[in-house]
Amino acid sequence: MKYISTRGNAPELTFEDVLLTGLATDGGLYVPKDVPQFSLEEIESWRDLPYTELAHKVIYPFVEGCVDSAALQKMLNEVYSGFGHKAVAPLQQIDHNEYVLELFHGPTLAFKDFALQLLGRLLDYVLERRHEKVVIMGATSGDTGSAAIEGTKACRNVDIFILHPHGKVSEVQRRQMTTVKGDNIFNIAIEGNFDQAQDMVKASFGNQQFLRGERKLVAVNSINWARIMAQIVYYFYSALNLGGPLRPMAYSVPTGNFGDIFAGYMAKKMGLPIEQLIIATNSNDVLHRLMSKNQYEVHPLQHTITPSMDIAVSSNFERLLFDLYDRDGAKLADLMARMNAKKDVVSLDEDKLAKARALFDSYAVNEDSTVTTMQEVFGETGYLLDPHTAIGVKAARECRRNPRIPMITLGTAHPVKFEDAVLRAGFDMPKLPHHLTDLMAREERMNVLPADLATVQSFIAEHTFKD
Ligand SMILES: Cc1ncc(COP(=O)(O)O)c(C=O)c1O
Ligand SMILES: N[C@@H](CCOP(=O)(O)O)C(=O)O
Repeated sequence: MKYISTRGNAPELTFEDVLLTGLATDGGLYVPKDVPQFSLEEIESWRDLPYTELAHKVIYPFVEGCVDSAALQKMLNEVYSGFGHKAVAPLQQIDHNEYVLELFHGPTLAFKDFALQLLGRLLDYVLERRHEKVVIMGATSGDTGSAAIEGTKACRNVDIFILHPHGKVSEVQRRQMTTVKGDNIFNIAIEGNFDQAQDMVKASFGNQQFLRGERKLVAVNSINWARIMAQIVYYFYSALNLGGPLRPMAYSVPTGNFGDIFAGYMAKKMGLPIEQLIIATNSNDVLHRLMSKNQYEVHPLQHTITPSMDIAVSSNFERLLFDLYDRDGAKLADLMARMNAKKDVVSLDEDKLAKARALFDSYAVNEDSTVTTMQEVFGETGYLLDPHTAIGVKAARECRRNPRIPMITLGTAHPVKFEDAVLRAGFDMPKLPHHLTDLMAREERMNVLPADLATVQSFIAEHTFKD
């Protein structure tokens, strides 16, 4: 499998090099040159596979040639046997033909564990073989950070630096990052917002001089293809559990960086019948405004009760645009330059917008409506949604086209991580799971830094080259 950049002007890479990269040298994102295709018969033959074996079927074509088949299966077995539910990604029914796919049974209680637990093992596998050490730099609005730290804390050849917006993640989220012990783990609380953190990460991939040519910079955000690859699996798993691929499914996906829903789009491209994909956003609704009005305009970031989705610029949307623009890298580079300039309102060509609308619906949910949905679903079923998932459920109910098709909302996190929303909706806080019961008493470690690239880069260099 070869990978190409969305901006058409960077070398083709193997999976191994893509894993060890963030952005392509032309500023684009890597995508597979050819998308693996599965027939309905082949997908149907996977119906009774446990999650780990299904994951191997879906993931192996992306890593073939770089990761040995048996080694991949071993990693997958290790990763998903550590999850707190034997089904790994169980479905919870909340109405007739309406489900929540629970993606929060991993160690950090959010969907990020599905990919980041695997990414840590893949890094170990590749770095041991290459005798290399790397520096991970990631930005988080709350969930990626702890999942990345948990996934890589045991990696011998990795120093990890996670930037989160100071005071703008929940207490549980912060503590899940700052209480993990390890000389190779660094939490940076930046005095700014998620987008500033993400911009600093992207700028650092563009110019890595601060690492003196001695270390590679590796991404743990969904700009790293390995993240998307592992997230595709649960679309297949949930569909197979509800009678797919013999009947189509619909998905509603709480969306920020467009990684999780892009994984759904990939599953569809790979052959899984998906009738509807709904982009569900909070009030940081740049994608909904683009889809509904054809106006791409980045508004100032709003701080909401769904902090993980407080993202103004949605990184992975570029991967979709690449396909919409017929994989024409030069055209995309021009479009991205206009979008990233954030000066004028940018519109897509009408035919491209039509393609996007044929693939996706979209809906934006404000805080009051998020809270009301949590209350409604609890009233109907006794099931407490996390607020991000509630956004997905609300969007699913508003946008659903065909009630005969199962509607699956991705349950992206556990409500215990989001006290503000749970209390505002009038519920008692659920208990932290066993492995986190003493979280609030654990000692925290983090450094508060200004949102200034040079300061952050010198902090990273200083702690990377400490001996
Ligand atoms: C709980 C939760 N829900 C939804 C999202 C949005 O996912 P994505 O950024 O892949 O669109 C995130 C963060 O990414 C998250 O942490
Ligand atoms: N919501 C994320 C933000 C980063 O998104 P990613 O999927 O690109 O890592 C978070 O919780 O950190």
